[in-house]
Amino acid sequence: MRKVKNIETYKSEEPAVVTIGTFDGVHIGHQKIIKRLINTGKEDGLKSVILTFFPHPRMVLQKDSNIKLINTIKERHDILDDLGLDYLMIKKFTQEFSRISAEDFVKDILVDKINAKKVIIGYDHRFGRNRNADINDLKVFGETYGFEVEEISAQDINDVSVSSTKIRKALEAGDILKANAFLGYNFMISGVVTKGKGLGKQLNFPTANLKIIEDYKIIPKQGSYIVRATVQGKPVFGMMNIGMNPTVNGSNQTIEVHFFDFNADIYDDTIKIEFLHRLRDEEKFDSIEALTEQLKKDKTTALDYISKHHAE
Ligand SMILES: Cc1cc2nc3c(=O)[nH]c(=O)nc-3n(C[C@H](O)[C@H](O)[C@H](O)COP(=O)(O)O)c2cc1C
Ligand SMILES: Nc1ncnc2c1ncn2[C@@H]1O[C@H](COP(=O)(O)OP(=O)(O)O)[C@@H](O)[C@H]1O
Repeated sequence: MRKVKNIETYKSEEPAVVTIGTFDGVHIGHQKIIKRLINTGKEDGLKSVILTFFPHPRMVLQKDSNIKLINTIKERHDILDDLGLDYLMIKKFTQEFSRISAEDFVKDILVDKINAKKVIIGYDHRFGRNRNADINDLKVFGETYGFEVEEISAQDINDVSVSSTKIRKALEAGDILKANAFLGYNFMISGVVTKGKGLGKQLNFPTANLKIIEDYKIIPKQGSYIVRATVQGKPVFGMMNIGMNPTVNGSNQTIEVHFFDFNADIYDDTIKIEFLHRLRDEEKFDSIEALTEQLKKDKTTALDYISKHHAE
């Protein structure tokens, strides 16, 4: 898959089939549309293209909305790449861009830059300044500028009763199983391993502290989770805690993972953690010993779950 970050200076010679959207999560509903896009491309000899906007329009137009996204732009890129898309075009979303008319958007971007011959779009898609154009307007523009419009019907969309909002709510409630079922893959977070207080090793539970760079990334509900990752090229399972570490009177939220059967210094590594299951809420224990006892129990619960659900 090719990524085009600077659409301003881009011009495609190859005819394309395009869909437009944020696709946050790239969930099973999105995947259905993307597969249709890719198949149409193959059948009609067109490059499959997703035109997406970044930052998210709501980050730009309602600066205080504090929107959290299921995927970082990098994660979204990797998932789309795996699906077999030809091009991911990222249009920088700005105040200025939000004011361009629907027709200028169609002509300048869809036609002149992307060379669209077909546009696949949801029946309720709206676009252009104040979102004032709809699919019927797009069909009229198609006649003028020489592209076809294929509509994704309400039924097609409602058949998959999944939405990015439902997934965000499930994550905020700690319901990983529901989020993963809607996503069609395991929810993940990526970050850099940083130094903590060095207490983990003393407890015999070293924990890699994860720092997440993207402030817009959604973090699931605080608590403990069973996780999986690839660390230094090796698949590993582990248990993660997201919380305030009340037992040691912590003052900031930390995200920490203890990996099973693993022993290496991974400071400064970037790791991607997949969530498999929620273990429990975070608790304040009376002593470090009581916390360690609980961690031992968590490990037993996690290993039992892993052997039942993820046996090799
Ligand atoms: C699976 C898991 C569950 C945890 N649960 C709790 C908890 O319920 N309460 C708590 O205060 N700390 C909990 N911790 C966090 C420990 O307090 C933390 O790992 C310890 O303070 C080490 O911190 P350090 O990495 O800064 O040395 C948990 C850690 C892990 C890996
Ligand atoms: N099984 C393991 N799981 C997680 N980290 C480990 C493991 N074994 C070694 N480490 C290393 O130890 C560090 C965590 O040790 P810890 O004493 O908790 O220190 P810190 O407080 O700096 O996180 C990790 O960042 C990693 O580099």
